[in-house]
Amino acid sequence: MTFKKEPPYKHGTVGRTAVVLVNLGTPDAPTTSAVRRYLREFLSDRRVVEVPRAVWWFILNLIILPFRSSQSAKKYATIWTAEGSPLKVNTDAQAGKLIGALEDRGHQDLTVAMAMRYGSPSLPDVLDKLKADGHDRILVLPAYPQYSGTTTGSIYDAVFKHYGSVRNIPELRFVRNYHDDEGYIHALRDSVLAHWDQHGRPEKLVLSFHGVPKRTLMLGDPYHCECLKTARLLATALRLKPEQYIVTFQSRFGKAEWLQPYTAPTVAQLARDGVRRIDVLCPGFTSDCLETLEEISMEVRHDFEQNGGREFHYIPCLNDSRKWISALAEIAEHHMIGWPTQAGPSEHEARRKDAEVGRAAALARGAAD
Ligand SMILES: C=CC1=C(C)c2cc3[nH]c(cc4nc(cc5[nH]c(cc1n2)c(C)c5CCC(=O)O)C(CCC(=O)O)=C4C)c(C)c3C=C
Ligand SMILES: [Fe+2]
Ligand SMILES: [Fe+2]
Repeated sequence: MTFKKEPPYKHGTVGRTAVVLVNLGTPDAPTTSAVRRYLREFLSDRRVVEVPRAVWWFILNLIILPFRSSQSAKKYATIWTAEGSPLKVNTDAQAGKLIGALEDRGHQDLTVAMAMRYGSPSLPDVLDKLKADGHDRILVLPAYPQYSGTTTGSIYDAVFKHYGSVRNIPELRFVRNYHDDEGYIHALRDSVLAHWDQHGRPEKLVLSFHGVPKRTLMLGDPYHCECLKTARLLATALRLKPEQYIVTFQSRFGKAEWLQPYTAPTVAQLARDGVRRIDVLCPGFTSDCLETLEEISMEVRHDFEQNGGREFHYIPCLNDSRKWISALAEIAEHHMIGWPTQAGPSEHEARRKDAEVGRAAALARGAAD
């Protein structure tokens, strides 16, 4: 095992703190080749697809990549913006505002970076850069409120793997989930209420979460339970009766059973049952992306209208809304307790030197005893 080269350790080096906001990742362009590259990396992750590797290699390379890459590229093209993929644009904006919110809370000596689990900017590149810039405390903050082995677990894997080849590893902390965080729930509530103030209320609010294979629930993944808890807390915050909302799961991939009920057929059935207006919110996605802007706001909207539904409202994700950024700052702050993020570097140095003098004096006293 060889470790990456790093400069010799210098006495008195003052470490810095960084928060890394990590999202799933997205292709670099809405083209078949870029989507293929992205899907290859994403779908080769054994956290995402739990099929024996040799079997999966054939399915991925002979069936999925040749067909899905071009289909997905067409979908990405419908949501692409002048600045790039919405997922990256939104996550970037969140990171940019998070640093401001943390500074406002007194954390002046802090860096906030954004990274992607798949694609760019890659997590290893961002972690390398933070190390090169002198950060020795890293808080990993996944962009997923609900823990799933397929998402949060995979980010943990990538961080552990990265530091497996580093000699001088920073102090690491990880946010695991915030599905029941008060700030997160209130940010969701306020976003729904703002929509209703402007557009009136629906007959039913559909809370659509990204799905996962059902067997992961049976095998101990808490994701399903955390989604249901988020939904329950949000419904309570909105004072909704059980018949006024429904929880569904979207984006099923492959033939196996995923968490049910599935979003698209449920929405079609609601329309056939005579529900005239639904609003759809995707609380598990903190940034708008392909799965919300195309799958929900285009495909599922179409399904609802084709089946007789009259009014379909898509309520956008939290993105970089003020309330959400301030909740995110609070979540980060909570996980950095005890880390020196408030003083300027010169004060750090003074504190560290004081501590060193104190330790030396204590050692000298010990030697004299
Ligand atoms: C293959 C299985 C998949 C699992 C399991 C899965 C879980 C999962 N995904 C998200 C969040 C996002 N997924 C996104 C896109 C996406 N997801 C899958 C497959 C699985 N996801 C694929 C193949 C794709 C790519 C698009 C496509 O070809 O359909 C995205 C959007 C990315 C973007 O670029 O906009 C997000 C976000 C969660 C939260 C989750 C489990 C909890
Ligand atoms: Fe996904
Ligand atoms: Fe999808």
